[in-house]
Amino acid sequence: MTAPVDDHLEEPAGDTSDAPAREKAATTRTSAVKTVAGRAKTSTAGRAKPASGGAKTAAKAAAVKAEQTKAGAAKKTTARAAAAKTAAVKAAAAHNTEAKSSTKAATAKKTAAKTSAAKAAAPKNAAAKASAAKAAAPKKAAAPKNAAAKTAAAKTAAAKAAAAKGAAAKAAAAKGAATKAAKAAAAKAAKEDAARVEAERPRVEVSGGEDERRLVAADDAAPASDAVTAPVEAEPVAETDPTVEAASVFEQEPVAAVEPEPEPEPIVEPQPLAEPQPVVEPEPMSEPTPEPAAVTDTAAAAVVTDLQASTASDAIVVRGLVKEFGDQRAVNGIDLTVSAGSFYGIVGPNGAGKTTTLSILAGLLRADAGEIEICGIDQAKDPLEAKRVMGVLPDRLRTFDRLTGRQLLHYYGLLRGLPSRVIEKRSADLMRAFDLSESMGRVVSDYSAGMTKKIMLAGAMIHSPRVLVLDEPFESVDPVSSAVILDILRAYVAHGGTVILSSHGMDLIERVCSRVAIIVGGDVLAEGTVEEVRAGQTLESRFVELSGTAGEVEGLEWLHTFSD
Ligand SMILES: Nc1ncnc2c1ncn2[C@@H]1O[C@H](COP(=O)(O)OP(=O)(O)OP(=O)(O)O)[C@@H](O)[C@H]1O
Repeated sequence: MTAPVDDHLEEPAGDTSDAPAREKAATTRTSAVKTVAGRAKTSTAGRAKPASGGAKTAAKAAAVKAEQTKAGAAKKTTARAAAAKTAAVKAAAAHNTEAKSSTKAATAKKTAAKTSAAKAAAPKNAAAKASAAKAAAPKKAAAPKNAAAKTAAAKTAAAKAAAAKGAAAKAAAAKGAATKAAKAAAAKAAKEDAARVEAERPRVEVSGGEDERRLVAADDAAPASDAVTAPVEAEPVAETDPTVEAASVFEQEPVAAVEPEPEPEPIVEPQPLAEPQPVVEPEPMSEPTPEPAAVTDTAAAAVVTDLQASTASDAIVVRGLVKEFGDQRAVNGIDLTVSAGSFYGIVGPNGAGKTTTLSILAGLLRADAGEIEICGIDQAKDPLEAKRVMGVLPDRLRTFDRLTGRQLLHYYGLLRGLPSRVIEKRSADLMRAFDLSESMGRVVSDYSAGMTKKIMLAGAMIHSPRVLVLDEPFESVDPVSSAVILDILRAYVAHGGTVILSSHGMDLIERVCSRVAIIVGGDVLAEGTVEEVRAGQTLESRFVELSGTAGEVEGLEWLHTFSD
């Protein structure tokens, strides 16, 4: 999986984690200011719209009165009268009450010259209140359109004109002061919030290199869009469990990136071969959810795609494969042929060249010589296409282990071009099959070796590849999970999939593989059906016979002396 992972990591943007925090804070402050401004506008519009001529002027007058009411305690009496007449004034009064109740009201008073706008903008925690007021105020202000007009129409035109003129001047002055004060307050609050959000931002860093950190930087950037639309709700994020939060963040971000238009379901199934019929995805979302009790069969059926359509008789063909590491010749001209729809096992002592061979097959290592075909695709000529048809479980379990299991699977699915809905469905199936459902929200670095093996195996399967290249898939895996994995692989092979795996478990190889190769010192010493290779012995006996690497047990007498 190394290569495709690296490919993908070129895409995420650089570290923008600071920017969204500031943007969020600024948006929050701006939202507060807008709330107040909007409220003033609503009050005015509520009166002006239904009126014409005198009534319109009267509406303005009423609006101004409302502003005056909000602006100063000296106008309280007038404000009360206006509030009694118009619902818009009620809204303003309600806002005043809220603003006063704020713990930051004192600061607002100093900087905003007692204007309601400044009161709303200055309080550091006014975002939530402003949001609530924003929701409430329009409702209150919208209703009194007619009431305001009627009230105003009852007055004489001259009185209205005079009142409007005077009030307009006051309102303009008040508005200017309010705007200025509000901006200053908002800027200050934004600065403070940016610092606070940055301090509280959950750290979800990935160890292991710059590329991995870039991945997480992209994840961190995800909340930015949320903050723009829902700045108030974004606040509690920093107080939640970073792991859990990271999961949700991750879930949201790729959906937005990959499926900008959620309606059409662009199932981008890998179509590795031109000639065979395409992989048929059996309506993943409509599949019945398997019961946990019947996990083995149903889960296997759920994650295995019917590959009978494959027409390639040989899924893997290797000719004259050579790989040297300095003076060490790890692979010495190996030939292998693996039929489609078969289980092929590679066994050999430590250092025999199994991992090197499988790594070259998977496209993770470049051979010094030799030819490889995967499902008829020349790996040298079309390496990406060859990789596309494979799922790989590499030997060393290096992965993005700071992601949760759910995130990791989602990431694997995205790398393979799967739509988010399909990924979610398959992830759930795989996690259930591998008994990892309870651990989906935990970071992979906290997994045991066996759990890590299983999550990576799930990742290798998620795109229902034609070929699975598995390096020691059962190592560290408990017997129950091994049995489940075996069932899944058997069903996969029965439906036309091909598995090539290495293992030190001779019993297992003997039970499940149709063909086996014994590799020693980079050479294939025996190859054929299991019956042919074991030649009347157990596979283990034959292995020991061919490998001839019985360790020297003499000379270790000192171990029995217990020197403490
Ligand atoms: N990156 C490397 N650099 C140098 N030598 C290497 C490298 N990778 C493998 N080798 C050598 O190549 C030989 C084959 O190693 P490989 O990992 O393929 O063996 P293996 O059969 O998978 O062993 P094991 O069963 O222990 O996993 C060994 O001698 C090993 O030391």
